Amino acid sequence: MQALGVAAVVNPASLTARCLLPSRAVGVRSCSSMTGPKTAKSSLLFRQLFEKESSTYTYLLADVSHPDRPAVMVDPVDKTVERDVALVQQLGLKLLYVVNTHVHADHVTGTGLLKAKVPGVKSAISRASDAKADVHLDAGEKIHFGDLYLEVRPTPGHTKGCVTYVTGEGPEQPSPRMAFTGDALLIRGCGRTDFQGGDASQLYKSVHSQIFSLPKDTLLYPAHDYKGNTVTTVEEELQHNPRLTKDEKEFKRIMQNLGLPYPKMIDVAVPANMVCGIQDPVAMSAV
Ligand SMILES: N[C@@H](CCC(=O)N[C@@H](CSS)C(=O)NCC(=O)O)C(=O)O
Ligand SMILES: [Fe+2]
Repeated sequence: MQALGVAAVVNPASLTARCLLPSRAVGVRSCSSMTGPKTAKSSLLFRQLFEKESSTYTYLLADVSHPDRPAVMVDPVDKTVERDVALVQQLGLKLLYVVNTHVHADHVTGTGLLKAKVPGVKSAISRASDAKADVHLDAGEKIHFGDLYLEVRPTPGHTKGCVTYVTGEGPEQPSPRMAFTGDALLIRGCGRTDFQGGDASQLYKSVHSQIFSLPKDTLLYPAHDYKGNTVTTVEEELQHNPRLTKDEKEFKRIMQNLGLPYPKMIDVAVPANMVCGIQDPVAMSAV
């Protein structure tokens, strides 16, 4: 298991980042208005951002107790890169990694553009995706930013390379935990399984073993929502997910009968995302 980057920590509770209890006596620090009161070594800055054409969520996490304010971005979209770069700059963050949950089929990732605009940023995606990136992630690996980290959990089934990123476990990590599920689990739904190596049985097993096994209060953040929802929990989905509360046989029947049209951009998005998005913005602008 390889640890990536600078050590880091987060405080979920999303927009209301709150204090972590001190597990190591490192001194009490004063609170910042952005993160709230803080008595622990690390605290998480967290932002959920939305791209409306593809209904995609992008997430920004940073350890704002660390002097470098190291940050990770999850699932950026090409169309909103300017907004995301401005936010990183305004918040004084050092973006270390841009990570994708999978090779998206409905939009072009902003990863390549972010690499061009923010010096030193590394792209990361699962090894199982077969996509090109600076860092290829395997099960159990940790993406460190300051004293915080995201753990990689394989959740194939929507695509063969899908992963869920989960905030760290331990007294200095955010509580409750937060999981960025990509399209494996959507709020009261799940990713389709009819292309990109999709497999309903595999998705069912992935969600039950890797996501529903997390503590019940774990906050679940999907890559998309089409109905205006923003966040759910393991407990909520165990009770109310209309697909994944069924047994596997019924789940497979539901998935075979979704009848969804293919994403409009699939033929453009998949090849672009296999190389982590637009790699040469200068050449692209000349076309
Ligand atoms: N209409 C959209 C695509 C909608 C879609 O297919 N969403 C995917 C996630 S993006 S690969 C999905 O898995 N949906 C599951 C569901 O139940 O909605 C477009 O044309 O881009
Ligand atoms: Fe997808």
